[in-house]
Amino acid sequence: MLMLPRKQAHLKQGGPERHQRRLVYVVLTLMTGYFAMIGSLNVFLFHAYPTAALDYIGGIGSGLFLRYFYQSQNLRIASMGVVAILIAVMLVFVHIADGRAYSLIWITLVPPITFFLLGRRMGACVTGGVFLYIIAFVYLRLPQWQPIEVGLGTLLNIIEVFIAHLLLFQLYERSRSEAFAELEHLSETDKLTGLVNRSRLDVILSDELLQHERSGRPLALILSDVDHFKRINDEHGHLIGDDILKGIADFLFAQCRQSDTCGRWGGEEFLIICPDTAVEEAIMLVERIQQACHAQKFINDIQVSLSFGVAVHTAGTDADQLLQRADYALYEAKRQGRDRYVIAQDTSSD
Ligand SMILES: Nc1nc2c(ncn2[C@@H]2O[C@H](COP(=O)(O)OP(=O)(O)OP(=O)(O)O)[C@@H](O)[C@H]2O)c(=O)[nH]1
Repeated sequence: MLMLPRKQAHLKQGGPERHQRRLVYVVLTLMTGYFAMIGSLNVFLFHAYPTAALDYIGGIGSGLFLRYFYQSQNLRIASMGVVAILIAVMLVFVHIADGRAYSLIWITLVPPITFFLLGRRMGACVTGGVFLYIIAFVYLRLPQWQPIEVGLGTLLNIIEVFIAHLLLFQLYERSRSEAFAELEHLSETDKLTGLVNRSRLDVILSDELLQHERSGRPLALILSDVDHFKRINDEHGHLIGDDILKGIADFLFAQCRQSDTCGRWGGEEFLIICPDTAVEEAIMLVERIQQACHAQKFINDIQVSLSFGVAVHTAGTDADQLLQRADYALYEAKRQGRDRYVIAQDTSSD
């Protein structure tokens, strides 16, 4: 059977900034390690000392920025630092190598990194500037360039740039899917209580009904409303009212089974969807909640009582009809004096 979440797992929040922070850490760490490694290769393998010096400068610059970012947490400055170091090192490399083909391909890393870190507008300006410079450089130098031999160095550079693009793409994809999951989580979660919200409850209920229509197993809905909540707000203030609602949400959530879904239906109303639950089991659950609620004290030792409307799914009943029956039963529980439950009559055969 499909297990659906009763309460949304809390995702780390912080929006795109969290991803950018991670990207700055990753890029700076990679750049520090990468420049150190390539610098050493250039010294010991290729004996290309000016290029090695440039790599070491890039490595030290990246390391210093990494330390600065770790201590200050200033994302904007660190992002600009990453982009500045990257562009400076690449342009100097292009000049040292005098534009040989493999040095130019490093420039392709400028757009993804600047767009990630500086945003669309700034990314476009910086990328545009760098590309204009490179176009002018190539235009002016092209007549003097001789054909080059494709050697080990060229191949290594092409592979390195390719790997860097793959890593960047992966990072971007992960950030994007995490941001999407965060948005999805926010759109399904009630901000005050952390329970699933009404629109998510609607989806879960429809899914569960589909499953139960097929399997023929029972399904119960328990709609609960806090009694005289207005009075609590009036006597203790809206903020305490909010805290009590959070307490009630946690309390109800703790009372439910793993397979149940407990969500905030709206205001001071909560909905519990209980799969594989016949009316007797739903009654047992409601009585247990009621008993526990009588013994429960919320913030400032405030006690509350709850009224319940219980409806059990019968063949041919859709989500709206089931909810309507639970709502009507809840209304009856209120009408009969509150702090009680009423079982909805099965009207499907009427
Ligand atoms: N603090 C707080 N109050 C809320 C929230 N949502 C709804 N309420 C309050 O809940 C109260 C509901 O009042 P009523 O619908 O009159 O119901 P009641 O006072 O609980 O009375 P009965 O339901 O008839 O027992 C209103 O005062 C709303 O302002 C919320 O998110 N926070």
